[in-house]
Amino acid sequence: MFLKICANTNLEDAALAAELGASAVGFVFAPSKRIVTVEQVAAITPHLPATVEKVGVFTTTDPGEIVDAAKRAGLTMVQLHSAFDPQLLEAITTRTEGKLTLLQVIDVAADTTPEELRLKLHAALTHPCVAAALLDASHGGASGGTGKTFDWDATAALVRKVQTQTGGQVLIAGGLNPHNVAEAIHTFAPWGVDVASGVESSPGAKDPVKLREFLVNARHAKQVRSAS
Ligand SMILES: O=C(O)c1ccccc1NCC(=O)[C@H](O)[C@H](O)COP(=O)(O)O
Repeated sequence: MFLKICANTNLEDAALAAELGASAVGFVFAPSKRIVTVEQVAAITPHLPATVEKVGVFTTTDPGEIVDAAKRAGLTMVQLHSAFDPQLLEAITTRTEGKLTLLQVIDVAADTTPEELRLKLHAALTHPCVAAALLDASHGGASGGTGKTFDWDATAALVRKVQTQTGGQVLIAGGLNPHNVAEAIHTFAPWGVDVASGVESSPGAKDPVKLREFLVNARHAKQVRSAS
């Protein structure tokens, strides 16, 4: 199970997430209560284990800006919160010679139809530049760090089906916390999960107790699922 702890703003939080077994730590370069600068992240990433992915979250669609920030900040992955755009994906891949792993976000809103979601998910998961698709909740036009879930009941069967059909990797995000992460894993059987606000004490500050509980519960859920 790929466990991503997003929206870190300082070394202490990112290092604790890594120590507690996170697969990836994220940094938000998009407009947010948790926004960080390239310089801040460049001072954090050298102190993190090489085995932990360092993910930059972007809403910009300028490939030059993304690649430059990734190089300077020491990122290993980029999470694109902009709409699926093969040209953008290919431009980043070409400029980094495929060395930067790309996660494509797919927003799920109340008015997203099953067919819309199926098409978007299928397109992302079958694009050669996309390592994984991240399903996140969108509410009132806002997405990312909302702390809200999307409609799991309406989407779970479809998401499981497209994962199986494509063999692609899906991350579930949006409103996860220590209490519902196991249910999310049972519901979607995803490749990974991602959380920001559900393990915070205040925006931009992680709560060590919630963080530990989230990671323990996610790992336990995986064990139960594999054994069944
Ligand atoms: O976290 C933010 O503030 C944010 C703002 C704008 C774009 C993306 C953002 N976060 C990206 C993430 O990967 C979050 O982990 C994901 O959206 C889930 O957030 P949450 O619902 O708070 O767990």
